[in-house]
Amino acid sequence: MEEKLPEDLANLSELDEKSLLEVLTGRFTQNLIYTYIGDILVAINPFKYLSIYVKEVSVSLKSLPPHIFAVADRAYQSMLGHLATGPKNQCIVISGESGAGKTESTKLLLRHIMELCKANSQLEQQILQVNPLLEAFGNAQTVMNDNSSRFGKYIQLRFQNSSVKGAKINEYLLEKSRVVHQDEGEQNFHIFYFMLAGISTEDKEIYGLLDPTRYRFGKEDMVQAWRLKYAEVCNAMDMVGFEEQEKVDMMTILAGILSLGNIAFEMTDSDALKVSEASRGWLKATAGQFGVQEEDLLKSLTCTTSVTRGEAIQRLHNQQQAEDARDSIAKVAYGRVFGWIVSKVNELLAPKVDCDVELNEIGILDIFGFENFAVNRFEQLCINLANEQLQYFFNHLVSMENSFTHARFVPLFQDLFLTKPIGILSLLDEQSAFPQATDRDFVDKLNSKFKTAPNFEVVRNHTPLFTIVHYAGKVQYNASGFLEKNRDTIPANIRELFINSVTPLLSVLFAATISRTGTLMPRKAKVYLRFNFCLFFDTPHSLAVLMEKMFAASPHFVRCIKPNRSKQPDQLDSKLVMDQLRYNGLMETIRIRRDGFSWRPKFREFAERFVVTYMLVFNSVMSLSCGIRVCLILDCVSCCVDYRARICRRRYLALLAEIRRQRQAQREREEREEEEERRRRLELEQENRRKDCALFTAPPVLMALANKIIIPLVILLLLLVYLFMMLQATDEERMKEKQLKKTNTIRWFKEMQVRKLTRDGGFPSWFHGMITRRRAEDLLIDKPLGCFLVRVGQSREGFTLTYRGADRCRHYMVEMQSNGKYVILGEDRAHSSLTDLVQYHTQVGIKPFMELLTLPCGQVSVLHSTHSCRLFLLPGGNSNPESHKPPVLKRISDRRRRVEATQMEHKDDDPTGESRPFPRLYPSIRLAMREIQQIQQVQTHMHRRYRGDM
Ligand SMILES: Nc1ncnc2c1ncn2[C@@H]1O[C@H](COP(=O)(O)OP(=O)(O)OP(=O)(O)O)[C@@H](O)[C@H]1O
Repeated sequence: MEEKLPEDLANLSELDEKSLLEVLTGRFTQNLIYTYIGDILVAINPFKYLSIYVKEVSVSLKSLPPHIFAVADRAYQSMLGHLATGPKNQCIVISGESGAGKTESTKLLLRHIMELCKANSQLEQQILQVNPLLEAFGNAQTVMNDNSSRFGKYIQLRFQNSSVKGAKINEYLLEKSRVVHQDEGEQNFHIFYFMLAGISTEDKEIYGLLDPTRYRFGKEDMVQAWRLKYAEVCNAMDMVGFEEQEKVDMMTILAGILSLGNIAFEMTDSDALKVSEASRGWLKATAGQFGVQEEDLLKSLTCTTSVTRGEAIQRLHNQQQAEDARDSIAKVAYGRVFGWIVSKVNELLAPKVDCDVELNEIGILDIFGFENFAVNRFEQLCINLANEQLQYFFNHLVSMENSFTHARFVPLFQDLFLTKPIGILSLLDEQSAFPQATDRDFVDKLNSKFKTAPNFEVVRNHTPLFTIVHYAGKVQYNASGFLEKNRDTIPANIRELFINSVTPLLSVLFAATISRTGTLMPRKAKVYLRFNFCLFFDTPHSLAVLMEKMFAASPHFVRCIKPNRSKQPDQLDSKLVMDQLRYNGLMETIRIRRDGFSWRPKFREFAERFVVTYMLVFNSVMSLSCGIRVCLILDCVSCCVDYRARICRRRYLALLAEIRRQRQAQREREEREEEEERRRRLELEQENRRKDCALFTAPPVLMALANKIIIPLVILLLLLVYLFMMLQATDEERMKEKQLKKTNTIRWFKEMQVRKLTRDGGFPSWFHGMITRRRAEDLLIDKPLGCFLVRVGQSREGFTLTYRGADRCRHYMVEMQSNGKYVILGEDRAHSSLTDLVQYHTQVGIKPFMELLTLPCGQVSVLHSTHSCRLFLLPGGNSNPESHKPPVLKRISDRRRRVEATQMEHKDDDPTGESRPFPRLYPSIRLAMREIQQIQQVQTHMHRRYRGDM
């Protein structure tokens, strides 16, 4: 039999590293990957599938043993005020090194919270779809993790009472440099691979994309899995609400980034710079994909234009500068696409409630883990600083519980990084402001300022190196490129070029400014766009603001631990685990949790919540056992005597929650009694009034007649008349309202749906127009299982899919999203048309019963379509609703208009009549692709001849 190991490390009788490791290892071998330290959850990555996340677990285990769902449950219940405290914002902080399982934990938390607040709305599905979308654009394969998040995120879920009303994502520090450079064993962002693998041959031609192996920015081979991932990303964009045209524009920009990476430069004999012969086609392709003129693009790559005293001065680039310009365009374009996706998601998922409605919040912070590679660059410094700040937050909260430990946690980042004007970040900004300053100068400055600082070590080397002793260990940084990365500026000529692109999204992205958190702000930019280090950490919108938010909320911590470096299941490297426990401050935490208390309310909060409650429910407390009463009284007394000492342990919290529950029950009992009393008094009064009437002195026979027959009769008559009139009025109103809704739905259907649904002037056999629910059920009653029909809703703009189930008919609501996609409510898949939706569910069952559509219930009329269907057809059978126009641009240049006119011509050629959005590419793109392929064919031919194959 398996040994029963403690679930909470704070309960260990022997506390040393050995026993701690023994418990964790023992639990890990029993597949118990979660363990508590008080209310902190330690999660060891199993690197294998475990059946502990199935729906039954999340539903059945209310008070879960250590589990990620238990954290979600606690945060949710606390947010609602169902636990010890009143309703309050919550935040869940997930930390750990790269590959420890933070992103997976975030997904599980989100999933479970959505499960808890199930309101059967599409919003939950949309929120869940945000993750695959962000992962595709913000994650990449690294040596540490095949799906490593290359950005940090803080997801805010907003609730009104128990149901979710919206969500907001804050993204931090996307590692843009990955677009142009990947170290050995690493890859570019997933989306490039997904796109190249998943895009159809026809679309490849449209976007000007070639075989994946042709690109410098994405050098890996494609696999089948990426094709599926691409479909998943497209579906996520549809589900969240992206417009088709926006998707197309975005893909065009990604194609442009890929082509841009292939432009190479060379020096001519006369020492001038030119684009290499082999990559001239790529220059043309890039210009076509970005929707800019080839000459303008070339100019912006090969020289910088600056204006001095009204005079434009051109400075020619050398080869290195031209390559830097190329890479910086790619990085900025990608960074902005990512920022745009996030702001678009935020716009689509913003709560649609009155602004005076107060919303509660659960925030989930998933931020990159501490990193220490062979070469650590600017990005690692940013990441490690963020971790340093998080650790400070954690230490601060933990040390609050034990004043003795407070002094042990030195806020390194505050002293070394943030001090003004001599913190590392200030010095970096100061040096970045000097155009002539070099990375070496920056490191020299650091060496002279911090040579005696305890957390800084000088490195004597010809490369600009320096070492910082972080809470998690020593990290040596290579400062090459620090200044350039910190400047992160776009020269004015490049910005101008892209603002005038024919791709509206590109001009929006380059016209926008970047907020200090890195968020895209769609407004006029200054000449130079800056997003630098100090801005990030210094301003009211920075990570520091995030910290403020977190300090104001009730925190929950999940500490993820990586069991081994080889990402293997069932292997636990004790040293690696111990190191993580140590630098996470977990050893210290266990000690504190054992000795102290885990909940630290403010005195006022405590007094309001419990002391007062205690006084009020003194009577009910008397029914509790003597021991408990003593504990409570001691608590209250100590609370008044020493506020610091009154902080409640969990068992007290449970007890106090029990008292609150009893108090609530008592209040309800009292209210019931009051209500009873009021009713009794009312009855008594009525009785008395009746008696008074009886005392009225009229002739007894007349009185009896009036009392018993005439008056009741008249009252009855009046009542009947009144009722009749009322019924008629409400009936009329209801009829009018119903009719109005019906008319609106018919108009909606005629204007927006007919064209999409009809083929050759007729409707599909399963479509029955606007019939009632009853009629739909009658039609299906004698049909076999799986038979189905689709009807138009009578009171809402949407469809209903009626399905012949095993026991009865089921009605699934089909919603049309604002981007024109069709979704069955609660499903996680969006479809371009109703026909696609039906087709899809002939293969994939509809949740929750996984019902497959097998047989369409045909229309009964001889004319193939029922009366209700014909009602919708436009005269002549030819529906000609106004075609869907591409988004109107604010600043459409003449050039862009010409391009759009050509595209409109294309649309008219489309035999299906569907207005499919087109990328706004120059026709030259085809020429460019041909040119590239020809050059490559020549090269291959020569290569073969050289090898003697021919
Ligand atoms: N609970 C889990 N069950 C099964 N496998 C898991 C679990 N958590 C993590 N993994 C595995 O570990 C891998 C790495 O996890 P994850 O991407 O969540 O790490 P991370 O801490 O977010 O890393 P990074 O900081 O690099 O983004 C996952 O791709 C998955 O294969």
